[in-house]
Amino acid sequence: MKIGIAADHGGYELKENIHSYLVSLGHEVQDFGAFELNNLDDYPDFVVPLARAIADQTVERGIAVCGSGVGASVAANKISGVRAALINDHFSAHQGVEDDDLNMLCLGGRVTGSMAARELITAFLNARFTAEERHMRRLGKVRLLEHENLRT
Ligand SMILES: O=P(O)(O)OC[C@H]1O[C@@H](O)[C@H](O)[C@@H]1O
Repeated sequence: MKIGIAADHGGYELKENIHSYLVSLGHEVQDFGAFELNNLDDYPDFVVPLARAIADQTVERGIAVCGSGVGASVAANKISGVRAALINDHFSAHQGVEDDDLNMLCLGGRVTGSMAARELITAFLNARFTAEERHMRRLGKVRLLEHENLRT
């Protein structure tokens, strides 16, 4: 799978660890930065380019890390076609994909350790959207909101 990753300073160290893990699993990884630790950098500068790549389908899934994962998910969800969530538990890591077609996993570099992050990532990447009718219906309503936002 082609996977994009991004982080600010709060997630930089975990992103580097995740990068190695994804490569070891045989995935193709596109890193959207940060490429060095700079405590003054801003998560939208890295997370939004990753989100745009997901929306453009140049990467299949994304993993974004900031200090808590909150800022990353807030920024990513501004991009139409991106369904990002801060995930801290195994159930949500796969159920978010199966039911809600989650395409960006957000993690907190100051919250989640590297081994726990790897387990969450494995659950996220192994999961597939079920496309059951009720989920399609709900996502259709979400997509209408994206179109509404384009008009404003
Ligand atoms: O290092 P500082 O700037 O205090 O905090 C940055 C973090 O605070 C939140 O916006 C994000 O989680 C970001 O990673």
